[in-house]
Amino acid sequence: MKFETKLKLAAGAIILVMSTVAALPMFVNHQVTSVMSELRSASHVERLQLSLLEWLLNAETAQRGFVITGDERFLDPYHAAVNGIPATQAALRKAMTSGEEIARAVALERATAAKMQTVEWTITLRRNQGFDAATTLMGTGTGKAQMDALRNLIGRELATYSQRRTELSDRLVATSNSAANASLMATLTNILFLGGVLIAASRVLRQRDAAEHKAQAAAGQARLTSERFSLQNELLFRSAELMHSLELAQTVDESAGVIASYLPRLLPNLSGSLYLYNNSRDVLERKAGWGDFENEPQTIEALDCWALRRGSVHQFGGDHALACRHAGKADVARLCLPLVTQGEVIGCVTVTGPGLLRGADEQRAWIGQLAEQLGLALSNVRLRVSLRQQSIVDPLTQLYNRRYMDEVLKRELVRASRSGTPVSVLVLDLDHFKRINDTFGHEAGDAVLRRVAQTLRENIRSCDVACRMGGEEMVVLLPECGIEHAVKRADTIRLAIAASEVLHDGQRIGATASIGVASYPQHGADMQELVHAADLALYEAKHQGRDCVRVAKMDGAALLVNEDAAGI
Ligand SMILES: Nc1nc2c(ncn2[C@@H]2O[C@H](COP(=O)(O)OP(=O)(O)OP(=O)(O)O)[C@@H](O)[C@H]2O)c(=O)[nH]1
Repeated sequence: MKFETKLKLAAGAIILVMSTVAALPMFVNHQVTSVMSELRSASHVERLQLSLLEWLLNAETAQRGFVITGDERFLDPYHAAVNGIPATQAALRKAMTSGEEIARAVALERATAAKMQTVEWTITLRRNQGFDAATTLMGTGTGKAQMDALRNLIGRELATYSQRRTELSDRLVATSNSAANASLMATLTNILFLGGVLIAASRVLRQRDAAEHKAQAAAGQARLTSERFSLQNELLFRSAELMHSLELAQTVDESAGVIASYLPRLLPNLSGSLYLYNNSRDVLERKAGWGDFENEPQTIEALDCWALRRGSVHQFGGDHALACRHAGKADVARLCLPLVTQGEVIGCVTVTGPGLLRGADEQRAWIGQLAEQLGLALSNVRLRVSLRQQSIVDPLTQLYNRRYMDEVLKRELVRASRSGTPVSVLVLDLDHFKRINDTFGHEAGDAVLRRVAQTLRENIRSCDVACRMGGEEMVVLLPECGIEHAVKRADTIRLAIAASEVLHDGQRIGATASIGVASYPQHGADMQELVHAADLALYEAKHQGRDCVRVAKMDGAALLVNEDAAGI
């Protein structure tokens, strides 16, 4: 049933009950009115009877005065009584209701008529026959007896009506009290009823208010939940995006940059830093930071961080009072999360901000998950970097291998053709290396190869790439380097190799190298042509006595340059 229909039914019931209760005093009041009417009627009869008695007494007094004096003026009250008695009797008859009352009234009328007859006779005798005749009649006592009888009759009537009036008065008092009580009861009942109705109505309204409040609270909760869900979705989407970007990262540094660009959105209103282990230095270096991270140290030692010591999340702030030694601002709430993968700690994320204290269990859990994912992703990056490193680095000399050289040379030639800058290639081969192996053993030969590789690394720029092509042949790529500088570089390398020695089994082993040089664009338009030109130059160097540098010729033949390299 609808709420409005219920309200209408309740209002109808209320009106019915209140009308009924209000009618009760009206009914009792009606009884009071009827008793009062009866009382008025009894008083009226009493007054009429007293009036009748008065008329009779006046008539007798007038008769006595006239008899004594013979003066007609004494008869005025008699005449008034003769006129007044019929009207009084008529009123009395009218006031009688029961048959018994009417019978008594008739008896009274007869007695009155007899008395008035006697009075009339006495007056007539006095008038016609004089005082004595009248007094003789009076002396018979008839008139007195009649008057006494009338007095008794009227007296009884008066007593009857007086008693009746008393009874009616008592009834009136009782009925009035009942009426007052009924009114009071009705009023109280209605007040109570109305009070009850008001309480019920206010309860209904309160319930309705409470229901509305509940509905509003539920709507608010639903809105908050939906906002939270959309925020969570957004965060999940962003973190998935971050993980995907990390899959594409080629180096750990690149992945750190990716993380730094995503974390401000994934951890809004918080600051933080990403630290990764630098195995060679045995410290953690800050690779990325976001928010207010300027006061955070550039490096931290594992022993300074409780999270790294324990291998689990460490919290500072609020109830957690143990601060890490590396903590910048000691008063800021902080989370340190180790980046662990396969039991190995590879780094650490520190997150700071007052938001971490305010009932942020959910947020802390989210940061924990994120750190776990970051640890995994970074570990994958490291693995990829390591695999790639293995696939492009020669394990003996730690120089890049032929595959990598092909890759880089192709790339550099494309860049050079776009920018119009030169690229040079040095092809280097150790002289009589077989002899070293044969004389000192294969291990000694390996040591010489490692030493030469080290010499190469020490004598090239950071943008140059030294590779081992196989055996004792090596190539150095010199991007943005023309032929003149390439020759000079080649000669520097040649001299450095000739000057270095390897100490093996107490023996000093030296080596020399022959180097062929070719440059893009003059000695070749692509990789094959360029390397081939440098190979030819190397062949020329070997052919012309070794431990020298030769430059490729335009026509493909080699040119001696180690003695007059500056003249090229
Ligand atoms: N120890 C060692 N020797 C190697 C390695 N790779 C190739 N060799 C040796 O290097 C020698 C190359 O000899 P050759 O090609 O005859 O050339 P060479 O003796 O250097 O003479 P020229 O090049 O003409 O000066 C061979 O004996 C190979 O066995 C290596 O990884 N380690």
